[in-house]
Amino acid sequence: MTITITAFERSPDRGNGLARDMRVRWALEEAGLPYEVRLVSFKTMKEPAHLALQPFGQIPTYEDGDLALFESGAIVFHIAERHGGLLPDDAAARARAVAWMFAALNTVEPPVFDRALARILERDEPWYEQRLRGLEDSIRKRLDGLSHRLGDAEWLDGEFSAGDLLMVTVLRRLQGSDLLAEYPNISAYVARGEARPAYRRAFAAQLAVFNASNG
Ligand SMILES: N[C@@H](CCC(=O)N[C@@H](CSCc1ccc([N+](=O)[O-])cc1)C(=O)NCC(=O)O)C(=O)O
Repeated sequence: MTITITAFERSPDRGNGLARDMRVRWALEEAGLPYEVRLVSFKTMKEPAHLALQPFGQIPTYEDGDLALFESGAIVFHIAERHGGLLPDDAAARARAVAWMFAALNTVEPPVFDRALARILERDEPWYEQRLRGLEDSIRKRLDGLSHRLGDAEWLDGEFSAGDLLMVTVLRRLQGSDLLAEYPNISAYVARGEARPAYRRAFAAQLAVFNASNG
């Protein structure tokens, strides 16, 4: 059966690979799995057929035969459980890699995403500067812990895993801010993720969609 995912028809991230289909594309490429992409408009995402796949009217979704999944972290985990290259075989190492998946989405991403949203939606509020400082302090607390744990290691816990994949996609949202530059080892870690051939294939594929929509 063909795997089909959904992605933005016209990505607001302008081909920068920040929309969450990118992490699913990357996981599929790491696993060497071919996939189709159904491009959806914002309007289509709120219609019954898409809501049946994604109750919050968002992308990405994942379909493979009778299975329909939503939630990018769960989709990455589903791919990683069934195919090599994303989770270790050793049970303890696998459990730690899954912990890093949760850490990426539950501990690091919330303040990072809140900052991104604030910069888009709250810039004109009188309290914006103070809120931004607070969000960036929260992010620094997370990056302090991550930087200390990562040290000079190549990946978070031995071999590259789905935990690194999710963490790198979360940290990329800080690119362009000074925050990542304050942590040279984290900046180098993100660059290592972006240098992976699977990442580059996934990035090129989502960029091609943006370029075609902007043609
Ligand atoms: N928790 C869900 C969240 C999915 C989600 O946030 N989807 C967003 C796109 S990725 C989030 C995103 C959006 C835009 C940018 N950007 O840079 O422009 C980056 C990331 C979406 O469909 N939004 C449309 C809607 O909610 O109506 C998951 O991980 O799958």
